[in-house]
Amino acid sequence: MRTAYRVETVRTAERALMDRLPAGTLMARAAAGLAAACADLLPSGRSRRVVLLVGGGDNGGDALYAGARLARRGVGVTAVLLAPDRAHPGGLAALRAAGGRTTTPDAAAAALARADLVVDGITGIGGRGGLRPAAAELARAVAAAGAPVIAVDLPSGVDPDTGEVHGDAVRAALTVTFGTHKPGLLVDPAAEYAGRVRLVDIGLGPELPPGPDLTALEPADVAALLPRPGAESDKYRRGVVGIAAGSARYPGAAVLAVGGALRGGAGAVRYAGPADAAVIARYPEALVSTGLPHRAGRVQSWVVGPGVGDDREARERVADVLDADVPVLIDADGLRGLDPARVRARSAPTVLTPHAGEAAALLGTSRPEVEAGRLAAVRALADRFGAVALLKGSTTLVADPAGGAVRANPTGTAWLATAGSGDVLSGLIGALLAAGLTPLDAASAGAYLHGLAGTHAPVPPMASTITEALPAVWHELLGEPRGR
Ligand SMILES: NC(=O)C1=CN([C@@H]2O[C@H](COP(=O)(O)OP(=O)(O)OC[C@H]3O[C@@H](n4cnc5c(N)ncnc54)[C@H](O)[C@@H]3O)[C@@H](O)[C@H]2O)[C@@H](O)CC1
Ligand SMILES: [K+]
Repeated sequence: MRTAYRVETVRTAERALMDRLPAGTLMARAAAGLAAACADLLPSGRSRRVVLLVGGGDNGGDALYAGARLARRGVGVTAVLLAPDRAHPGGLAALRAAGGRTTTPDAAAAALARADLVVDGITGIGGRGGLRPAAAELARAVAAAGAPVIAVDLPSGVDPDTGEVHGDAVRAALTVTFGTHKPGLLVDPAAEYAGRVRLVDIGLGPELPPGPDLTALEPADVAALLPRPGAESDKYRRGVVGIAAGSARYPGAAVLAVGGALRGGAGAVRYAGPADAAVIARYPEALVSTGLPHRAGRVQSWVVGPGVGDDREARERVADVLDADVPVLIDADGLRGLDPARVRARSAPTVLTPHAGEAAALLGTSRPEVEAGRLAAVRALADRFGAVALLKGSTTLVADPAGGAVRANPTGTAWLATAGSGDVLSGLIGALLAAGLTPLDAASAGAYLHGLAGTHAPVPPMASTITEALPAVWHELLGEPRGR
């Protein structure tokens, strides 16, 4: 599991560690890791030029010490000093002693035009708010120059704690971060600016508290969560999912959600609703009925909402499912006008899976506001509804109403934004809920599988090819040969 901590926690841990170590040790460790990453990215052979962008804090200090290491190996290093009088004195002396040069921002464009690599040390965890004008101008000059950028700790201009980006920020190919991930590195829009992220161990681990602010599942975590049928399993033990999706007008949503549930490993899928004929034609495995969901027979979870429409009949179906004493996932049309008090009053857990537009409607805010502040939005949803909230989008986030770390989904591709893709996800999570995973685990493992299937499906993927890609994803994660 990748873990990320907020700035406040990182600072406390760093202070505790620094108290036990000789002065400068942490920065030396950080600079060594940073210089190694730079060396990996630099072309070999010919004369190589690196430009350091150096702010007035320790982030700039890291860049200067790393630059000194590179200069000692024969790399041409030029440091652009944003605040020459505040540049880290030790780092500056080290760079100069190693033969590195310094210059001012007005000469930055010329230096950047010849750079093979740019090291962004303008701001790290000390950066707050949008970049100030001189720094913002430098960020624009870097973008115009086009050389690859390594960000020190964080891309300058992104908010370390929230992943928000206000105005200009540096866009990096790689971010070398120290001690622990910061939430902003795993949450869009900031995550997109960070590029690949490399974590350098500076010995901070033992000082960090057990509860991170954000986590991201890794393949082994997902494999450990996925239900595997045992010798004693029957369809009820593996989990029966109820699907109340689709309508005469939108039968496809029913078919896609049922497919997601079947490929989510459900023991059986019961479909309740008017799209019964379309469902059975595509999936003879499904048990179909046309009455209200509670008449469909025993299930261990319900999925309600995709393609149900918003007429009286649809509202009846949603209300009927909300009465069920099993975990319920609510998506799409089911989220329309959803009453927080009704969800809070449920006897079993609820999972909500809105995209940014639906989340905005549920929170009474705007879609751009949700997209700019995804972490705050997903926490607010979980809080308001007393439900696990999964906010779909460029970074899918899952928050638990009990608090704790928000999970950021590391898999997926922009191609997943295709009609019906969310219906597949809802069925998939429904199956994991029926198998007995906690709502947080079901939602985050489901998002992981769905994202991976989206990258496995032939380009351009369609919702049904995402479903078809799921078996290969299960095999990959479980590491078991097909058919075992
Ligand atoms: N504290 C430690 O133990 C360690 C810190 N390290 C480095 O130190 C960094 C934190 O250093 P600092 O606390 O000095 O903070 P930073 O260097 O991240 O930021 C402070 C500097 O940025 C400027 N600044 C802040 N907001 C700005 C804005 N919006 N626009 C333009 N400039 C802005 C400030 O005026 C100041 O000069 C970490 O990110 C990491 O790179 C590493 O050396 C590892 C060890
Ligand atoms: K930086």
